[in-house]
Amino acid sequence: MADGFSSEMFEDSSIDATARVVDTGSDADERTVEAALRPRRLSEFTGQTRVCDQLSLVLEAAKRRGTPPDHVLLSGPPGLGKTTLAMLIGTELERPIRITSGPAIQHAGDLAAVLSSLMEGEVLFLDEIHRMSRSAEEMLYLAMEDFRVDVIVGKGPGATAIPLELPAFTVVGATTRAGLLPAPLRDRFGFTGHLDFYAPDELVTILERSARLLEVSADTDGITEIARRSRGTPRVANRLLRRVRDWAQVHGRQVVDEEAAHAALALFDVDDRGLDRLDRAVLDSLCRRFGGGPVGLSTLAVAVGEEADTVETVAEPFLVREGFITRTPRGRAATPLAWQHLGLTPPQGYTAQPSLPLDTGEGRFGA
Ligand SMILES: Nc1ncnc2c1ncn2[C@@H]1O[C@H](COP(=O)(O)OP(=O)(O)OP(=O)(O)O)[C@@H](O)[C@H]1O
Repeated sequence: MADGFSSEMFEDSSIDATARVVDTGSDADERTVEAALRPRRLSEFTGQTRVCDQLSLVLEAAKRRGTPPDHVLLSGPPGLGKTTLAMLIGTELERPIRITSGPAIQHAGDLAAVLSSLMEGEVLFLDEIHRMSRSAEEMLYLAMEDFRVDVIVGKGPGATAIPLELPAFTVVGATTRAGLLPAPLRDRFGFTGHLDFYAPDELVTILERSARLLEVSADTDGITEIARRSRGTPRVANRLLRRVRDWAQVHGRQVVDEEAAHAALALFDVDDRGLDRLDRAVLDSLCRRFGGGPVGLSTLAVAVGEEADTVETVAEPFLVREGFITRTPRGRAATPLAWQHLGLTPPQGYTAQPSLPLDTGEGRFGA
């Protein structure tokens, strides 16, 4: 098998037909499969051409100077390759990478422990960086700027700050919510790359590679159908490929073809436009319960029984991008396409509302 992977590495967890086929995949088996499917070099990374070209330049220039590159912030919806790119930064720089996440760093002391053990030139990957505590954020942006932290010893009036020099390092932050980062932290990133949804032909390339690694035989029509219905997201594409493979296996088919894709995706509630159960629940609530909106995010989230954050970061970006909903100053609103997709007729005189931009944090270059 390619890259020396064993077949056990690719075995999925059992399938729960009610589970969201596109959710962010938190169980251990899913993570193992995801890790195995990650590209190993920047040149193997499909799509996001502009971000990859810019990043390559930043990394190459730093290598030639013999200094760590500027700090990098990667933003975008879940499953588009932020973690993968972060790993590739370490590989391309040939430097070790330390991995932690915002939720794991709740106190400045947690961060001080990580920072003080970094080696010269090491890459520190901070996933979900927007979820760090305020005190840790403040420590981080000072460390990013001056490669120094002030360790506070003692409490109250007797407390003293002991400065601790750090070796030069590079922070790679990943976030689905760039807009939540405080400006002083955001500005410490010398390079910001926003990842966008993938085109179907890019997903075809990704799926062909995944099928090879998983030793799944799949024909062009089968792969194309999965790519078309993967919400522009490699994680979803890889996951749907595994579900279609399961269907083909159980039904005694040798090949993942278009028929297998249709049958499996119908079973897992992925519709013709790639919308899944949550996507359709959002549209359904907006149209049937709220007359097309606008309705506030938290009200909408309660109506579909999900966390507001999940609706905002997982469902909404794709629905906005595909023209099903708009974000207005008064909340989320359905477009005529949403009504049409659900087979409903909008109320008389119903018009689409112009959308506010999504929270991409795009186009920012730190000072
Ligand atoms: N451009 C790509 N080419 C090939 N595979 C990709 C690409 N982007 C993502 N993938 C695959 O999709 C899966 C999810 O990617 P990754 O974990 O990097 O996403 P993410 O943006 O970090 O998601 P999250 O925000 O949930 O952490 C991985 O298995 C990865 O290998």
